[in-house]
Parts: sequence; structure tokens; C-alpha cells
Amino acid sequence: MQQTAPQFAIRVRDLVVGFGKQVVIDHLSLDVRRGEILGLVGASGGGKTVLMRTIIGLIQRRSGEIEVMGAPIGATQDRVTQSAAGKWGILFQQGALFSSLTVRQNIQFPLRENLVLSQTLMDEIAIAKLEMVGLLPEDGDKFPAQLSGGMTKRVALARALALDPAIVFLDEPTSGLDPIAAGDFDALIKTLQKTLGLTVFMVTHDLASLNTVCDRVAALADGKIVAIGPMRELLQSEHPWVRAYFHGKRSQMLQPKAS
Ligand SMILES: Nc1ncnc2c1ncn2[C@@H]1O[C@H](COP(=O)(O)OP(=O)(O)OP(=O)(O)O)[C@@H](O)[C@H]1O
Repeated sequence: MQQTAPQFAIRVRDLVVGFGKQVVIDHLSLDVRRGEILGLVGASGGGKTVLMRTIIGLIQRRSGEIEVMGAPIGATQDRVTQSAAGKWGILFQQGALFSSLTVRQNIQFPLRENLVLSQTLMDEIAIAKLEMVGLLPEDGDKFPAQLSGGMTKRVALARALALDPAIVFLDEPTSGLDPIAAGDFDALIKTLQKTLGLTVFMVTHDLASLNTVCDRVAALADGKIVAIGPMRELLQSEHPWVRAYFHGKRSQMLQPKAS
């Protein structure tokens, strides 16, 4: 692979990932530009989560190359791969907070795992991250069971931001939220992109998110990226799956962003 141009946060080339006889990702290539919000859509079970987990080294690939912020990601789940973890933060599909830890302790978890910091500094960082995601310092004392769905997503995002990553991976961040909370969360993502210069890789089925916050949308079908570009371009795509996805009955309410 050529020297990575600095404008790419993630480069994937000719990636193949499978389980037994099943090939999930089939010679897929994808560039994610630094500082963009990229939305990834695809059929349920089509491999979106597998792609995301392979990029961050949690799933072993069969072949292909992956670079994150210009550095290659190892082909095996080794410690070298793990040590790259400070480059990114992850918000998993279910939020996945530790139920026995307070919000503050959840946010501090990646700090404890990766750094040696005083408790005072960690408390200050936790307050700063809570503020960043629109929560109050006193929310830090709560346990996950005491949070609403929207708050849970915000805490999970605060934890993903704990190590000041360059990239955040979000797996269906607005699923389970009402449209107002989902819209608020989208606005938060956009603000963080602008203020922190974050690159956001977002798996989502949320048409409103795709339309309002994503700079580009990539469509995954048959294990490959079959279309990529701003939403208005995706809406023009002739690919059968992309057409069915964006022009099906459930998508008819979609209002394209003005170009
Ligand atoms: N660890 C694993 N072992 C075996 N098969 C797996 C594993 N992880 C994922 N798969 C399979 O890979 C395929 C893609 O799954 P994946 O979770 O990436 O889909 P997805 O596009 O994220 O779907 P959804 O939108 O429903 O979340 C599925 O057939 C799934 O069963």
C-alpha cells in the first residue's frame, strides 16, 4: 500500500473477512477522510459490524490491508493492534456500560486501562467529558440503571471520547431513541466533529441521521461498498439494493439535503 495521504483517517484495501464457509466481507475497499462523518448502511446481517470490528482489530481478516491514521493495523488480534486503541473510541450497539460502575467510573475505565493518572485528574477529565456530551457533573454519581436511553448513549459517547481519540466508531448510535432524542444526539455528533475535528465512522439505519449529519454515506452490499458519496448522490444510485433501501416504502418520508 502507498504512503497514506494525511487526509485519510481509515484506508481499507481488498479486505476479505469470513467465518467458516461464510464470506462476509468480499474484497472490500474504502477510504474514510479525516474529519468527516461517514455513515455506513447495509442489510441486516450484511457485515457492517464485522467491517467495523475488523478495522479496529477485534476480528481477524483473511486478507487485505487496513490503515488507521496512517499506521497499518495488524492482521492478527495481537497486542500491537490493541496498543493502537488510543486512536479511536467506540460506542457499541447496546451502549454496553458496566452496570456495577457509576457513570464517572465508566468514563474513567479507558483511562485506568491505558494511562497512569491521579484520581483528581481522572475526576476532572470525567467532568469535562460529561460536559462535552451535554450531561451534568452530578450525573457522574448515577449508575447505568438510573439513566434514560438518551443519557446512556451520551455516557457511552463520553467514555468513547475519554482518551481524546481522533476517530470514533458508532454502531447504531440512535437506535432505541425517540426522534427528538435521536435528533439531539445527531446534533451532538455534528458539534463534536466541528469542535474536536473528529472523524466519525457511523453504522446506522437511521435515515434522518444519514440525511442530516453524514458528510458521506457508504452502502455495503454483497460484502462490498457498492456506492459512496453525499446523500444526494446515494439517492441517485442505480444499484438495486441501494435503490430499494432509499426508495422503498419506509424511506418515502426522506427529504434530501439541498445541494
Ligand atoms: N464472531 C462471529 N462468528 C461467526 N459469524 C459471525 C460472527 N460475527 C458476525 N458473524 C456473521 O457475519 C454476518 C454479518 O454480521 P454483522 O453483525 O456484521 O451484520 P450487520 O450488518 O451489522 O447487521 P445488523 O444491521 O443486523 O446489526 C452475519 O451473518 C453474522 O451471523
